[in-house]
Amino acid sequence: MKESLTVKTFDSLFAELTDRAVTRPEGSGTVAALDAGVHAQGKKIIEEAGEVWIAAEHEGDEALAEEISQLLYWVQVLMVGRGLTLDDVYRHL
Ligand SMILES: N=c1c2ncn([C@@H]3O[C@H](COP(=O)(O)OP(=O)(O)OP(=O)(O)O)[C@@H](O)[C@H]3O)c2ncn1[C@@H]1O[C@H](COP(=O)(O)O)[C@@H](O)[C@H]1O
Repeated sequence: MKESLTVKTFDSLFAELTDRAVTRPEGSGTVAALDAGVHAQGKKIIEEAGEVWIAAEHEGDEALAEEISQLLYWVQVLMVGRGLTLDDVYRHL
C-alpha cells in the first residue's frame, strides 16, 4: 500500500477510488486497474487473497496487515468497476 500522511479507512479509500473513476487522473493505478476489467481485477483479488493466507501462516503481523490492505484495495476496485456502493455490501453484514 502506498504511504500516506493521513489515516485512511475502508470508507475513505472507497470514496477516493470512486473519485478516481470519475476524474480519471493521469498516472492513476486505479484508473488502469478499472480499465483492465473485471477478469484482471478478479485475478488480482485471488492473488492478494493467496498472499494474505501465506502471510497469516508464515509472516509477521505487519506483513499480514499490508497484504490485507492490498486485498481490500482490489476488492474495492472490483466494486467500483461493477458500480456497487458500500451500502450494497453493508446491508449483507
Ligand atoms: N491502497 C492502495 C493499494 N493497495 C494496493 N495497491 C496496488 O496493488 C498492487 C499490489 O500488487 P502486488 O502485491 O503485486 O505488489 P507490486 O507493488 O505490484 O509488486 P510486487 O508484489 O511484485 O513486489 C500494486 O500495483 C499497488 O499499487 C494499491 N494502489 C493504490 N492504493 C491507494 O489507492 C488510492 C488511489 O491510488 P492511485 O489510483 O494509484 O492514485 C491511493 O490512496 C493509494 O494509496
